[in-house]
Amino acid sequence: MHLSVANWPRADHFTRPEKKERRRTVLDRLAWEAAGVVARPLLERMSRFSRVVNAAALAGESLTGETDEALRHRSVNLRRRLRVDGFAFPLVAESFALIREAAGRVLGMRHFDCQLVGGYVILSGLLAEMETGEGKTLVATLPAITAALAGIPVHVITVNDYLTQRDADLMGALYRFFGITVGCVIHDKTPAQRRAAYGCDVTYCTNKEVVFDYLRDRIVLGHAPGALHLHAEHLYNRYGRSEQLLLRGLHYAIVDEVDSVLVDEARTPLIISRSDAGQGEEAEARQALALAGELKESVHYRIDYEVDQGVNTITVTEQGREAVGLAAASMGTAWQSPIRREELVRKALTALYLYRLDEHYLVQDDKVQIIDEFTGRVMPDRSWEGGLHQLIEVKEGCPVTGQRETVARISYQRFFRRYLKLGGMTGTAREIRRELWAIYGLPVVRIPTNRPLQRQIPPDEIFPTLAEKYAAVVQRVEALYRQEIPVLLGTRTVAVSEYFSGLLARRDIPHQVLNAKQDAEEALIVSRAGEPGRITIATNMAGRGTDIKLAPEVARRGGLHVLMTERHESGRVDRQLAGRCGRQGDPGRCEGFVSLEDPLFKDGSPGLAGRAALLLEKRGAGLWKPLGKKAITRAQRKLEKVHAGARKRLLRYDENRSDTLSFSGRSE
Ligand SMILES: Nc1ncnc2c1ncn2[C@@H]1O[C@H](COP(=O)(O)OP(=O)(O)OP(=O)(O)O)[C@@H](O)[C@H]1O
Repeated sequence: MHLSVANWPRADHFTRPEKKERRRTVLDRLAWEAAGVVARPLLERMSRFSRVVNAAALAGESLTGETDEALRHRSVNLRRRLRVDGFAFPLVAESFALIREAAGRVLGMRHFDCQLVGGYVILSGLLAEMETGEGKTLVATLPAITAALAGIPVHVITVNDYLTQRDADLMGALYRFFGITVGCVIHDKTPAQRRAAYGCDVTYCTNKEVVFDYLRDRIVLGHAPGALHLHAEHLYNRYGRSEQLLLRGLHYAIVDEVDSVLVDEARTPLIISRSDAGQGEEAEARQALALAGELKESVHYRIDYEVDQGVNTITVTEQGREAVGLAAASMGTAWQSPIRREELVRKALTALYLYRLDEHYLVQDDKVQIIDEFTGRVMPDRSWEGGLHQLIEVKEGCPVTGQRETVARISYQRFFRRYLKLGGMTGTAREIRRELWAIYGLPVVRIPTNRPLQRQIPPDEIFPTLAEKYAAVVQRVEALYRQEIPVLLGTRTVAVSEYFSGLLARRDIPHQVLNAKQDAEEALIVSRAGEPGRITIATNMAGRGTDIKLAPEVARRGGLHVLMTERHESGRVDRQLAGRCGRQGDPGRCEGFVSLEDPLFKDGSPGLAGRAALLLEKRGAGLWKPLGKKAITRAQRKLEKVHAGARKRLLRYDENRSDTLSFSGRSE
């Protein structure tokens, strides 16, 4: 059945509408991808959407002289017509004109023409690629308000709590102008607050929270999620399961930073687990770590870069197996099975050498807290599976928590495909267009900028060693500080951000640090980062979405300078960081610093790093300039391919697993 606004399902806790999943065969997938070759360019044509500009301008002509009350009255009338006629073009143009007029009055910002086009793309169920800083927060209000007026519940989804709360606060007044209720779901909300927020017309939430809430609902529902069953329960028992459910179905999602949510983060499934107490694993973990600490790399174990999976893995060698076997003879029963003891030692080696403090996790209040590699933020209450978390707790001398057993899991791919309507936006989608089409059926429309871009990006500076690179970065910060130009110094890990902080402190350069350990003052730090001479060191936390407002005199000095101290695994992430400067046509500059000892070259292209080092040695750094960009692009492409493969495998696994579970009578 084609889903139009007129036959849109009711939003309630009994039926919780969502798109039914259809299992795709290999042939289906191939046919879909082939269709995309022809269909995508047609669907992505700008002219289909740019007509909204003139239509909205025409519809808006008479609005400027009207009172607020008259505008509201118009919206009530529009509400009725949208519910009958759906998103017919004249109604959409009228709605956008109204929203633009109200935004000018309430927020002091009228949507630019290009923002109207972006809004129409998203409302049409496509992705809008708009340059960083083009005002996507404001763009989202166009489809969100139009859909909410039509009676469709909307989830505006973004990547972290800070942006979610910020966007809900900034845009709240505009929604309220039209009598639209707005909720916000972030980590510290209680179940009752979440249920209330999802009950609003528009809900701002993070990708993780909404997926976990969905899984929590699945757990509450257990084996009998039917609407009739829930209605009966509700009639006989006022506190039945429907009263505990959080979501009212998956209706319309507007996903911000869509490449991060739908693609990058889709490499890891979301899992809810419960403590599986009473397994004397602590003693086992201690023994495994002690034993692993005695083993020697290259003799007893190897660390290999697993090209297929894009991760480092540990392999215990024959000699390693013998050594472990000998030591195990005098240990408990768990150590007597050769397979089990090898697995224990392999995990212990992984905990010791592949998971690093202040890069993958930090220790806070005697607890191991995982750092989200995409957002640079701590993920409270999350843990690694299969005993790894307990091993790291022992390694760091923290109290050991119980192992956990999976209760519910889902991948982002399968979750987002369940929305009845999906749209989104980002500054960086072009490289992953094919994947977005293949997995989600979403075409990407590139929207031109409002004003010409003034961001300067000179070629990277290249250094043979990390030490030389760090010295050059500090020198550059000092020079910019003397000229009173604000600097955003981007680092990949907490450890490196702290290292730079130490180097700057030694030179008496005042600075502020924004990382997973120091996130309490995030809004304050960001609000000051555009002041003259302000130096801000930040991890990925400030890599996406962060909007640094420039002091007036800063624009005259060339705007904010971003210093990228390391290239990321994906060129998109680099572009996002560069996009913190030169926003809305402002001046700005992003300078990259690369060393041949950077992890990108180790993981992405070790051979390349070796060859480049040789060239540098022989001919000097001059030769790097023409070759360097190519080398980085190649290494990043290689890693992107590896990650795309990992996502594909996860999706297949998830789909197959779901088939098996449905057979055994469970839905997830
Ligand atoms: N129509 C407008 N009029 C005036 N200012 C605007 C308008 N739209 C956006 N802005 C301003 O532009 C800046 C950037 O907006 P925003 O942070 O929403 O951009 P973005 O596209 O989401 O950026 P990113 O890609 O980094 O997430 C903000 O300071 C915002 O106030």
